[in-house]
Amino acid sequence: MDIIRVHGGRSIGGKVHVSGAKNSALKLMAATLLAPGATTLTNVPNISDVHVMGKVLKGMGATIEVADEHTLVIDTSTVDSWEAPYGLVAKMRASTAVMGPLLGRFGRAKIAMPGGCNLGARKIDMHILGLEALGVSFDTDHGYIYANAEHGMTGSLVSLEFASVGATENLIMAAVRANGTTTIDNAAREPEIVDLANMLNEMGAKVTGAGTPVVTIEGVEELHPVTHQVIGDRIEAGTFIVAGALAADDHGLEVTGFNPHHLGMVIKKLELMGVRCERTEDGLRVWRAPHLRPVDIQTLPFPGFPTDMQAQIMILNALADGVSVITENIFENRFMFASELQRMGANIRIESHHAIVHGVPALSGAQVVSPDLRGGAALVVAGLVAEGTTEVSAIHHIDRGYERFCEKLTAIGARVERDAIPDPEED
Ligand SMILES: CC(=O)N[C@H]1[C@@H](OP(=O)(O)OP(=O)(O)OC[C@H]2O[C@@H](n3ccc(=O)[nH]c3=O)[C@H](O)[C@@H]2O)O[C@H](CO)[C@@H](O)[C@@H]1O
Ligand SMILES: C=C(OP(=O)(O)O)C(=O)O
Repeated sequence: MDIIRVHGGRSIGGKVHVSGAKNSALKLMAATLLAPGATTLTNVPNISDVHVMGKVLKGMGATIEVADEHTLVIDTSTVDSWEAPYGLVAKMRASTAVMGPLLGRFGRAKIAMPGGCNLGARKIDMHILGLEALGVSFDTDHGYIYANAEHGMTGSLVSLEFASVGATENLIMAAVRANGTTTIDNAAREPEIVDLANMLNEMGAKVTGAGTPVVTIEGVEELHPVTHQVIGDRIEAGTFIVAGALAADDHGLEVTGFNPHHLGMVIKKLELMGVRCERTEDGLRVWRAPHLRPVDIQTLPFPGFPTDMQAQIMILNALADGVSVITENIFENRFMFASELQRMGANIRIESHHAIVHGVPALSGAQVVSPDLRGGAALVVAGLVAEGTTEVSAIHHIDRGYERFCEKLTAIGARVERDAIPDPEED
């Protein structure tokens, strides 16, 4: 069992470069199924979720060459199975992103039904309803969804009830091979969807409007392999920016490798809190805020405030001079981080999907458990300014989405160690 131990009170500074975006890389890997042959993805983050998606593709018969740490050559010409098995879907829900590409290329898919997770129920009903509108039929049996479009898919108008990222992506990846034109109304607008549409268009697809609420896809006969660079991870960037707002020295911390436009609402809220942020050539420089103002936050689909930054911003609210309210609108169960932060001295009350945060003067180091990916990373960041030592366990959550998190923090001056400790359950 590994833990991360953080010794609080050290200033950080210099430059940190973020990896490629997890939420883009996973979908781009799935999309390689649409183009038989070898697609090269560069700037792929070396994180456990990418390893899981690699296993999903290999299980179907794809070959993956790791050309260098961040470059994958994925050859899907040998794929001869259409299944995402339970063991892998249970490990990573984003495995369901192979459904659209499998339907597009083979007209069939067998996907383990994802259960709930520690963020909530996380249904995929909108994926299914949208694909049904394209003519896909569905059966469920023994925990698996069988999707069938062997007689082809027909373009259609799909109006999403909610701008779901995953549903928008699965629909785009199926519709690129449907007959005729598909229009997705109320599509999600996240930058990762634009990255996916860009790669599909490089492959020969005809997708327009990605990044707006109306995406139009004209089906094509075939797609071809390409070389594509994954965009930088805006959430990893946001996590380091919050670390800088808490602990950067007088020269500031520069966070590079991402597009600051992808973090517009986060930067706006940080500035309202009193955090100084300045654009640089390849990212953003941030300075420690001597006094933090409380600012209300509500999570919303892009371009609103991202739910994946909710835990990190909560640290700043917890140390602000006054009371603020954080409202979580995307996931029904994403406040587990708050109880861990309370163990570090924060004063937070949860009322339904609101967190009422009363600022305290300081946090104190404690033993805490990562509740999920972003909550785990946020606990490490909180440890940077807590008095004494913070020990964060269940860090496999952090490994899902942060490449070399401890090394990157150490390189900017933090005192952070990763240690194997004996499992208390074992004698
Ligand atoms: C791998 C990946 O890209 N993950 C991101 C993606 O997740 P994901 O694609 O799962 O997020 P969605 O936008 O689909 O989900 C948002 C909300 O809609 C609900 N829902 C979704 C689909 C559906 O068919 N039915 C339904 O009820 C979900 O339970 C959730 O409460 O977008 C989220 C919202 O920005 C991010 O937090 C995740 O980091
Ligand atoms: C919620 C997240 O990811 P996933 O959808 O893969 O659980 C996340 O990246 O914060």
